[in-house]
Amino acid sequence: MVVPLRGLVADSLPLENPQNGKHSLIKLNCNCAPIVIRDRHPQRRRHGALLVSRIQDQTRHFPPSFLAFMLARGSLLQIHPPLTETARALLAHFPRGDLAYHWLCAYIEHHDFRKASGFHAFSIKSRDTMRDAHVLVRNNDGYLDAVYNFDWALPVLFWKRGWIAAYLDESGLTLQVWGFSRRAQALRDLVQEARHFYQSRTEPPAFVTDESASALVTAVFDAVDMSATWILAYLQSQPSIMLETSRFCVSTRQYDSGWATAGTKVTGSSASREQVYSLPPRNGSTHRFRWRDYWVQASIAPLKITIIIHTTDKSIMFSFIEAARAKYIEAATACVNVYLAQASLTTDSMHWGRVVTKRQRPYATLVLPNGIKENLLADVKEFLDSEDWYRHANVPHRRGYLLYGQPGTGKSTTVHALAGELGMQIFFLSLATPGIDDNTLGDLFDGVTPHSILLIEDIDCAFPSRQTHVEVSVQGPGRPTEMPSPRSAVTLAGLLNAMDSVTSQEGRLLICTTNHIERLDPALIRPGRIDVRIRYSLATAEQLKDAFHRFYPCDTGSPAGAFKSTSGACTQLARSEVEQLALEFAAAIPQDAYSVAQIQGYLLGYKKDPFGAVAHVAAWVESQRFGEEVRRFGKQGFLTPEDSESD
Ligand SMILES: Nc1ncnc2c1ncn2[C@@H]1O[C@H](COP(=O)(O)OP(=O)(O)OP(=O)(O)O)[C@@H](O)[C@H]1O
Repeated sequence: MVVPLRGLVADSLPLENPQNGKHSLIKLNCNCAPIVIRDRHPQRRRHGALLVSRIQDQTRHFPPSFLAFMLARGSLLQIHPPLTETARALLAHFPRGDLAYHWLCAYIEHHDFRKASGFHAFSIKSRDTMRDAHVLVRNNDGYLDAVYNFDWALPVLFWKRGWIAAYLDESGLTLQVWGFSRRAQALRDLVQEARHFYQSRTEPPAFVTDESASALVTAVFDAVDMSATWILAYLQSQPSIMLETSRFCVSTRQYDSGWATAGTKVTGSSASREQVYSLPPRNGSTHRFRWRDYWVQASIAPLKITIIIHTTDKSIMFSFIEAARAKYIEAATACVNVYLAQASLTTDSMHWGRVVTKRQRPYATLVLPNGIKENLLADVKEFLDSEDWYRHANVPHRRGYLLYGQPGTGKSTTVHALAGELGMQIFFLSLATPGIDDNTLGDLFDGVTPHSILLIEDIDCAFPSRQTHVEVSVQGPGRPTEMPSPRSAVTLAGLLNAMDSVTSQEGRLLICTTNHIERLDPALIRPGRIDVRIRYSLATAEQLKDAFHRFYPCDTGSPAGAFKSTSGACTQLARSEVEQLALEFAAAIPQDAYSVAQIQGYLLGYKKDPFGAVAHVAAWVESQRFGEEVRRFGKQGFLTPEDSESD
C-alpha cells in the first residue's frame, strides 16, 4: 500500500499494537516520495493505512517539525486504533513561566525519560555544572550524579486517557489532546497529576529565571536591608543547600548569630582551642532546596537576594520570611548583635551593614552603685511597654539616655548588658566614621529597627560644643590656642535634626556616652532628646566589694569557684569567707579613686587566688599612687595636649 505524504522523512520503524504490545515492522519510505507500509497482517496494514490518512488529516493541527518528529521516532505509529474521523484535538497552551507550565514540563520530562527509547534526545552533564537539570540519576556513591537534560527541540507524544502531543516553543508549552470524548477531563487529569508529581518530587525543579518565574511567588531582598540578614542566615541553615553546592565560601569571621548557630557551623580543632568557621552562601550562587512542601530557589547577588517559591500562594512566602526571622531571633537571643554603619557599594549613602555578634553579658554582672542598674532597667522596660500611651499622648515613642563619667566605669558595658537582658540589638554609631555627614546621618537614624538601641559612643568627640569653643580659645600660655578641629563631618544642627526627625523609627532607645558632659552643647542634652542622665563614678566601697564577689563566686557549679587557699591547695570558699575577704579588699582601696576597669585589671592577676588579691592590694594601691606621682613629675617636662585636657 502506498500513501502519498510528501515532505516527511522516515525509515523502517516498529509499530506497536497497543492491544497486545507486539511490534511489527512498517516500512515508511518517504523523502518526498510516497510512504510505503509493509505488514503481512491485513488488520495492522489497514490500521497503518488509517493512521497515515489521519496524519494527512491532522496536518493542519501540527507544526511541521512535530510531524517530522513523530515519524522520525515512530511515536505516531503507536496511535491507538480507535482514532476516528470525528476526533478533534483539544488545544491547551501554558505560557512560559506559568505554574502549570512548570508542573507539566517536569512531569513530561520525568515520565518520558523513564520510557525513553533510542529516539530521545538528552544532553548529559555532571551534577556539578547543572543549571537546568530535569532528570537526576543518583548513584549515592559519593561521585557526581549524572544529569539528563531533556531536549525539547523535539515534541513528545504520549498516552494519557487519550493521545497527547506536547511541544515547546518561545511562547510556552502546547498540548494537543485527542480522544473520543472527555478530552477536557483527560487534560484536567494530566494537569492535576503533574501538579502532584511536582509537589512531591524529590529532585529539584529546573532553575527558573525572573521572566520564567512570573507566576511563581518571588521576593527580592535588598542586601542592605535587615531582612536579607535573616534570609542569609536561614539559607545557611538549610542542609540541602550545603549538599547541592560544591563551591564554598569559608569564613572565620564571626558573622551574626544566625550564621554561627544555624546548624551548618563547622568546627575544626586547633592545637589549643576550637576554631569556628562558617560556610556562608557565596555571592553569585543559586540554590534550590525543599522547604516544607515547596521547592525554593535562592539566588544570592552582591546587591540582592531573590527567593522564588514554586507556588502561587503568597502566604507561603510570608511564612518563609517569618520562619527565617523567627530562627534568626531565636539564635540571636543568646547573643547581642551589634550593627555597624557601612558605606553603600553603589551610592554615596550609608547603611547598617556589618554585624558583630557578642556573647550576652548578664545584667547582674554590672557593678554599679546602689539602685542605678535596677532603675535604668525599670525605666527602659516601662518605656518599651508604654507604646500605646505615647501614641495616645501624641509623643514620639523614643527615649534618650546619656551615660557620662570617667573612662572604664562601665558605660559601654551597661549598654551591652541592657541589650542582652531585653533581647535588643545595638546599632553602633561613631560620628567620626568616614562617610557619615548630616545627610547620611538621617538615613542611619531612620534605618534603626524598632526595639533596638542606637548607641553613640563618645558623643563629645564628634564636635566641640559652643561652650568649648569659648573655653579653649581663652586658654593661657602653654595651652593650645586654636580651636580643635571637628573630627566628624556631622554638624551639631545635623545631629539635632536626626534626633528629632519625624521619620526616625519609633520605639528606639538612643544611648549616648561621654567622658566629658561639660563639653556637650545644652541643646543636645535637653529633655526630649536626652531624657535620663546617669553619672558613672569611680568605684565606691560597695562597687569594690561587688567586683570582688564577681571574681570569686561562692557558687560550686561555677568554673571560677575553686580557689587557691593560703596553703596553696585548691579549695572552695564559704560565702562568709568571701564576704570577709571582700570587706578587707574594699577597705584597702580608697573610694572614688579607681575605675572598675582598673580594679578588674588588678584582680585579673589573681584569678584563682582571692587571698593573694587581698594580701597584695595595699601594695598595688601604693604603686598606683607612686605611678601617679611619677606621671605628675614627668609632666613638668613632657606635657601633652591630652594631659592638659585631663587636668
Ligand atoms: N561598672 C562596671 N561593671 C562591670 N564591669 C565594669 C564596670 N566598669 C568597667 N567594667 C569593666 O571594665 C571594662 C571597661 O568598661 P567599659 O568599656 O564599659 O567602660 P566605659 O565607661 O565605657 O569606658 P570608656 O568611657 O573609656 O568607653 C569592661 O571590660 C568591663 O568589664
